[in-house]
Amino acid sequence: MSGVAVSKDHEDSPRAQEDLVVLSGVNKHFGALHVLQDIDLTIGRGEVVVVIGPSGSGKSTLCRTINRLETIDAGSISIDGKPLPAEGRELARLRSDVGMVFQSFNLFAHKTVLENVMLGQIKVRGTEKKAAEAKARTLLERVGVAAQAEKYPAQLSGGQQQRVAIARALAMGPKVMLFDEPTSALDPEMINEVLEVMQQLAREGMTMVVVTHEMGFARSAADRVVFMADGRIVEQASPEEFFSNPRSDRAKDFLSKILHH
Ligand SMILES: Nc1ncnc2c1ncn2[C@@H]1O[C@H](COP(=O)(O)OP(=O)(O)OP(=O)(O)O)[C@@H](O)[C@H]1O
Repeated sequence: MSGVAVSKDHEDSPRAQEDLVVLSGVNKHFGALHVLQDIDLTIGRGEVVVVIGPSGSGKSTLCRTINRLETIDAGSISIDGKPLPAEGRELARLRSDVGMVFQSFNLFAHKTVLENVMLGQIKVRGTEKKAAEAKARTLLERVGVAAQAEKYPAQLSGGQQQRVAIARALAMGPKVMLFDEPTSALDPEMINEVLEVMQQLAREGMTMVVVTHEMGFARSAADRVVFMADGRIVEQASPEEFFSNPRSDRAKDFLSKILHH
């Protein structure tokens, strides 16, 4: 495959031992727009993959295909060895293996923070209320918003709401967490508090796919950077290698633009 550089470092990484998420020959169109083109991507258990690239390159769509919020036209996706079906009950079950955190927090406005984090567990996993509450409180503690448990989302800052959204996604016990520009709707002073929670998850060995414009996070937390342009994975490498020695003209151009901003 021309134009694709796979880092050796990554293959040697002790964190990426076993394939957890495998996309093979994934293609997706929106009408005439070929938004994902022949995507082959394997994410190891415990690996943190940061996806970057110009606006409109297909990063969000890639993220959304991994839990089939978007259908695909061709190719296959499997999680932990199980192929992701296009629809049906099995899909709903497998989806709970994938925690998703979006740009906007999407919390239920009329439920408390605690209820927001409990809900999915009770509905999807059938967890008992008491156990769900205990787990939710532990998770809220972990993301640093335990003191806000009885409040409503609107009473929290954006950074706190996003941390609740992370706790809610974690409550399902996902095997992989997807983050789609989780800090881009936040005021600058709140970005770090969310990135820190993500850093902590990364250190704890959570498998993560993160679409972000936060290059500091990519440098410090990623095991691998995947660079996309025009619906393709143009190159992928360790952050050290990618940021110091991007191979493609597209990546060089992208980096010179964002780093001079
Ligand atoms: N539901 C949709 N229907 C039609 N076109 C879409 C839809 N969702 C995304 N697109 C288009 O697909 C392309 C890829 O979008 P996507 O959001 O995946 O890119 P992105 O790399 O995440 O961009 P950004 O960094 O701006 O969020 C864009 O041209 C976008 O306009």
